[in-house]
Amino acid sequence: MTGEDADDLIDAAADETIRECLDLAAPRSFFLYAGAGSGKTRSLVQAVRDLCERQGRQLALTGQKIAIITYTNAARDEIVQRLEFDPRVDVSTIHAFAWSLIRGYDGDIRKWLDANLVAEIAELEQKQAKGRAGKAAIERAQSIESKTRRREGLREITRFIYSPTGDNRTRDSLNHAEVIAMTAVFLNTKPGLRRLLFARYPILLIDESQDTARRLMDALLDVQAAFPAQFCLGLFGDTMQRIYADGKVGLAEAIPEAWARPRKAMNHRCPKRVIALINKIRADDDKQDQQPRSDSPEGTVRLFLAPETVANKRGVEAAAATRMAELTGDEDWLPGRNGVKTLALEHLMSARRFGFEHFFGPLYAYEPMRTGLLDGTGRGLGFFTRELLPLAIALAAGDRFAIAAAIRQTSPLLDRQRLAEAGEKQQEELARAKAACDGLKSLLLAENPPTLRAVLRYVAATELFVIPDVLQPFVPEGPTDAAAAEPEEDASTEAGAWRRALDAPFPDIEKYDRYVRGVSQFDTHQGVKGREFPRVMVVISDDEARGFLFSYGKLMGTKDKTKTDLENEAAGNDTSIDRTRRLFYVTCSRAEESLAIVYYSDNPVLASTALLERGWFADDEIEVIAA
Ligand SMILES: Nc1ncnc2c1ncn2[C@@H]1O[C@H](COP(=O)(O)OP(=O)(O)OP(=O)(O)O)[C@@H](O)[C@H]1O
Repeated sequence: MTGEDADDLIDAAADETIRECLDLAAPRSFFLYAGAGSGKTRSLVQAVRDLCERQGRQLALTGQKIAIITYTNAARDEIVQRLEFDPRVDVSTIHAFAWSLIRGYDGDIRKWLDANLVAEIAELEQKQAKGRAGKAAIERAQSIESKTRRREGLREITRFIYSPTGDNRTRDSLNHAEVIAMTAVFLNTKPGLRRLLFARYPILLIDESQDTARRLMDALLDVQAAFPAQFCLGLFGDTMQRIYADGKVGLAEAIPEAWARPRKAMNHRCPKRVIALINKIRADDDKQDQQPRSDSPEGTVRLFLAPETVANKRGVEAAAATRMAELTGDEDWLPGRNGVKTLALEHLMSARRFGFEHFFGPLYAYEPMRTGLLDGTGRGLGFFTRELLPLAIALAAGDRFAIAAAIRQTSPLLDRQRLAEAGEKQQEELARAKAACDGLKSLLLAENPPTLRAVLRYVAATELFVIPDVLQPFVPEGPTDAAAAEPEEDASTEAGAWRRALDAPFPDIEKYDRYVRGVSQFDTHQGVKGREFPRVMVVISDDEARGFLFSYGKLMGTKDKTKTDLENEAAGNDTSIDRTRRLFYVTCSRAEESLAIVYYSDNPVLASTALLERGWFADDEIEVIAA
């Protein structure tokens, strides 16, 4: 950002307050209250840099560190880089941080797991006694059996393991929820662990604290309350951006009086028109108004309404994007330019729009695979994304250097030992590798793209790459094909999920890979927290939102509140309208230049009237796109 004016420094006081709080000799905890784009992450990095400059020597001498907890691995990497890999700072996600505290407490972990499994089994048995026979009963019985088996095996585990980024499916591993729950309990009950926490980290800063697992947040608040002079907790966040059910409701109200509460009022990211809109969205919540930078552009906002029943939604979104290009004069809005970030409510909707649903859908439906599927680490995925895809891209480009690079690393055909053993036949082996690549190229570039199953079989037959265990069953022709499978089994097992996913055409892989790396033009409403993009298209729809605890109709005023909403509202509980408002605030506030909202409504005319009345959009900012 350029053209800084005196007005743009109105938030300097907040940074000064944080600076005063971060003092190893006299620490004071704080809660930074600031809206979207106000530079919370920037304040955090600056404060830590400044502390390291002032008191870094003391940290180095005592071996103590500053801990920073981020919400995602990507955010962690970003902060680590911005702090130039400073060894006096430990940056980690909440899961990695929690595990670093409790790993090695194997006796306590075993005891906790045992008690937890007993409670879970008792609850399931109670449900089983009351429930009717059927699919749910069968699943419950399986669950009781597997939990009982796990409990019986606990004694034999000497060392529990856990990976914050993995699937944790071995017998001795803990799952994500267990690690968080255990850390909270241990912090509450083990004075030694509390002391270890602040002896190691006298200062703990949490980014996106509104979404930090509530039990752990409560435990950390307790430690701070008990040791205010030894342990400084610094919370960065925005309660209006709490979008995960796990975050602590009422975090702002739970902050003790003695804490500092610096505030930031400027939005450095969005143009004026977007800031005016997000201020309006926020007005029904905590009424925190933001102001734009003096050099911020006016920006453009449009709401495109289309009937929910429209058949060609991609067509509607393309028309909206074309119209945005016309309105803003920014050709990067044009479809096909990849310049727009389109935000759907949920991953499957993104997969459908971006065109990799065939591959993604079945694997996503298999619950235990979800985390691995979304971060690209799940079993069997690397075979397609890290081995085959780079080779396919190199083959399509005819780039001999890249082809060699893609197979040199892992292909058994170019294995050093194998080549050495081939002796005089080395040339033959190399010719085999070349023939395998040529064959793959013809297969991939055929008029009809091959299925993943066909590619898998080709790779197995030519030994181009090693087939991972999870995909081995699908190599032989015949009985493992989708048509031969029991539909019942398909939905609920890893093999069933893969069996269907392998029917997908190969081009799905590139789209899936771009999606999980966050470089495609699609993402979910939740997936973009903390990020920013020049052109944003938010796609909302009541139909698609059903079952996700959101309701755009109620937020926009086209649907009545239900009895439960009214009861929740009266009791001061979170309602579906509150949740939707926060999600809408997060998505709209990602826009750096222009923002299009495409709203599929049951009643576009009513939606238009209701929104005009609310004053969120001007008359000429609402356009109806016919089917
Ligand atoms: N003081 C500043 N001067 C200039 N640019 C700034 C300043 N503070 C933040 N920015 C820029 O504004 C944008 C938003 O900053 P940042 O992502 O840190 O905000 P945030 O409060 O974490 O946002 P959010 O809560 O919406 O994720 C970034 O592009 C950042 O570089």
